[in-house]
Amino acid sequence: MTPLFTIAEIRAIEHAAAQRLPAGALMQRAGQAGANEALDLLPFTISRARVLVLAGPGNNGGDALETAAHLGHAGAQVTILHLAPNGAAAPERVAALQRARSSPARFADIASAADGAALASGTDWTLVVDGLFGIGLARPISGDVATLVEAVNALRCPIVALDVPSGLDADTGAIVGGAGGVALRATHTITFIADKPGLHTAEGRDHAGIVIVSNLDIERELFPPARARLNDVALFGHCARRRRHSSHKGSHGSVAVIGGAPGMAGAPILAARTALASGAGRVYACFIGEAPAFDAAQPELMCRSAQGYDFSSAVLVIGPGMGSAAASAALLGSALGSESPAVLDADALNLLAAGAALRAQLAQRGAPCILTPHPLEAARLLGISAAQVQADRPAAARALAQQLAATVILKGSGTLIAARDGAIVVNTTGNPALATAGTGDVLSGLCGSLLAQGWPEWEAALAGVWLHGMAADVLVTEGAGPIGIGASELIPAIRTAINRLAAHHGS
Ligand SMILES: NC(=O)C1=CN([C@@H]2O[C@H](COP(=O)(O)OP(=O)(O)OC[C@H]3O[C@@H](n4cnc5c(N)ncnc54)[C@H](OP(=O)(O)O)[C@@H]3O)[C@@H](O)[C@H]2O)[C@H](O)CC1
Ligand SMILES: [K+]
Repeated sequence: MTPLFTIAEIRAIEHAAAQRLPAGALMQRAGQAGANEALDLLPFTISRARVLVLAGPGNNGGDALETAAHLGHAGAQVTILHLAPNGAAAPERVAALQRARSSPARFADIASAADGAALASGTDWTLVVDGLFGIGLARPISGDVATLVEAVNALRCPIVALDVPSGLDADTGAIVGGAGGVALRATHTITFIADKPGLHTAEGRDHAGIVIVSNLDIERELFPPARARLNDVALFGHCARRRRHSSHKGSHGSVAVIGGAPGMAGAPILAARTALASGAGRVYACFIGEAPAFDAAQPELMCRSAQGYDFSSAVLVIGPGMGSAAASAALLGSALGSESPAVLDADALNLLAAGAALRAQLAQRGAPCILTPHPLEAARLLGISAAQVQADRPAAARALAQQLAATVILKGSGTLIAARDGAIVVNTTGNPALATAGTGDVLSGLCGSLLAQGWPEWEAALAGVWLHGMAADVLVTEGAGPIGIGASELIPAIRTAINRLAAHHGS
């Protein structure tokens, strides 16, 4: 259950550790860790390896200089692209520069980062080490340095980022400077002291690659309690239940999916089929528009009109294809008036964003409630833009969970699950196959099904997101995607994943 720490928390840990260590010890340990990771990726005949080490003007650059010295002594052909500090450098960086100069590594004779870009493009490198910027990047990478980053991004060799891929915000996973900035795309990131949320959400997964954590042998007591962590079966697996012989359909709860305005009947069907396949005992698909007599592909579903449905009789999944007409808002109000556990998705969230009275009703409920917004739905609920949500996903998810007194699943690359108390979990499963129509309906049906089977709200959200992503990962592993996977294909894969979860981790 990997803890995640913010830049501020990392700085505090670093400061506390440095008080107990000789000057520069942490940077030397970081350099050793960087070199070990690079050596794992180099060919056995290391003398043939051509390694380009990018050393930036700050202490991330100091880590890179230490790394370069180790790789040079190990026999690799190391070329250092050194961007000298603008002013006085930290003493540990000065010492690192000394060690690099007295190692077999050679310094490229460049007048500017633009020359460095040409050097990066002009050689068949075995591996690149990115020590341009780490957690100290304070402004967008621009000019010649941006040209260098783009040249490195065009390379096809492994790229090991030290601490953070240069240009990526370690707290949010956004690119520093947004569209005005650039970030290096690493194949591997060795991050120091502790893992960071920005490596796993927003642009993080596309830029950090495989993340390895090196705690630099800092004592555990110097780490504060983590407010964020990576999702993990250990956080929810204990809630999975193996089926007893002496059970019946009433033993596994009921789910009612409320939605399906005219022309949008597919959404509640997807959610309802998922609820059934993930273990709910009875599933109703309640349509705002005309209800089909039955679902030919899944006749087990019970199709009903949403008007007149008794909302107190099942766990509610409200929103798939609901539309935003007045009748839908009235139905949402009735549903929120019940004390049934509820999952709110899609148009239910848009109606909530537009209706203060509905938000007040939600805040008064005592029953478990999970919201599943994508960034635009989150933006509407927060009254900001989707770009602002994506610029700081952890903050947006926390704000929604606290304002609406619910567990919030903020979907996207590195989906975030936020609790009312501010705790954040970053999901680790899933892939671009999920970026297609209907996958949100599938997720909401899955979360509703777990609530109906007695899962606590928090664990239902964690497991729902994890299983949803795992199903997509399994389909891609089997060669079926990610291009072209349809939401309904996730459903049998979710059923397989939840049975494996119950078999291996359940009770
Ligand atoms: N201190 C330690 O014991 C350890 C540090 N670790 C490593 O240190 C970095 C953080 O180092 P820091 O010096 O705080 O910051 P960075 O190296 O990430 O970069 C900041 C320097 O870069 C300059 N800068 C900032 N933005 C730009 C830009 N857009 N273009 C050019 N230059 C930029 C900045 O100069 P300013 O003018 O902004 O002051 C700094 O010179 C951390 O990530 C670790 O890698 C070890 O991990 C642990 C020990
Ligand atoms: K870096």
